[in-house]
Amino acid sequence: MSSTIAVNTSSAIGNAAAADTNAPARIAVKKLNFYYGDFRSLKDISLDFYDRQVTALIGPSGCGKSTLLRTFNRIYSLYPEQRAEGQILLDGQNVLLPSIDVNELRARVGMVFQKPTPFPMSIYDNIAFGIRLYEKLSRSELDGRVEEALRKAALWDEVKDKLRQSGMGLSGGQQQRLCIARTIAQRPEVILLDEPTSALDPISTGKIEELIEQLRSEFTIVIVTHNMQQAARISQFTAFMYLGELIEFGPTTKMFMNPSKKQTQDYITGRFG
Ligand SMILES: Nc1ncnc2c1ncn2[C@@H]1O[C@H](COP(=O)(O)OP(=O)(O)OP(=O)(O)O)[C@@H](O)[C@H]1O
Repeated sequence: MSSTIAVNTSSAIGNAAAADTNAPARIAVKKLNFYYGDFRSLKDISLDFYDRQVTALIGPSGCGKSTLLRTFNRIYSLYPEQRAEGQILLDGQNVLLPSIDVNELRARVGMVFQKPTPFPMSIYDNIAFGIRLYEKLSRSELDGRVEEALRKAALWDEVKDKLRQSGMGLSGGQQQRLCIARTIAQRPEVILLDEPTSALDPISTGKIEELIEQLRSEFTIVIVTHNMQQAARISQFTAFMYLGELIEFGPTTKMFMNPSKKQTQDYITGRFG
């Protein structure tokens, strides 16, 4: 039904690799509810995130996209008034159980934020910092891991001659790739990206999108984005949320070309009131 495609997303649909509908679920969310104090911001969310696929979370401001993302690595638990109920199974293990070691969880489920957040230290140490926390490596092993992470984040060629300079001296787009390298260096299974390009120019955005496509071969990726073109360009699956509920989930091509729900159609065509 091409008439339902928003004019500004139609050229982007089909750019991403097709959804692998046989991929196993890496994260299975079951009846998830989330509360900020008394306010219930996620309502009975159940959905699967598939291995080595990019899933985009879309929906109007305040619908709960970031809240859902922040449950996967329990980053919310830094705030005592915030709580999640239900199940989030990572490879079958419920990460919401009190017995889960959250530091280990956050190494398995890495997160990159909207604004680049390099540590105030050298480019090298930005990457090495997290590795040193968990592993005792020789100098040459550590050098290898730093190089591997920077290469995977498509940043190595730009920084290999200035590894001892501050990460804060890089451009915004380079800083964001540094943050992605820092996450990769921990060898996570899942990478969460919360509007990772919203502070970047179009060229840096393009580089991050290419990078996401490359990383997909190794990691399960969940991205929150307000940019419908971006969701269409880079994701295999899309989840549309509204007022804390999951309205519709499916392969991105179907969600954009032939959504089942009128609310989804209205949102992606920019007619949402
Ligand atoms: N720290 C907080 N305390 C209380 N309520 C919050 C808090 N953070 C978010 N909320 C509320 O929870 C709901 C979901 O917010 P969330 O930030 O997850 O939405 P979002 O879809 O990511 O929005 P945006 O696209 O604007 O980032 C909103 O109603 C919001 O006001």
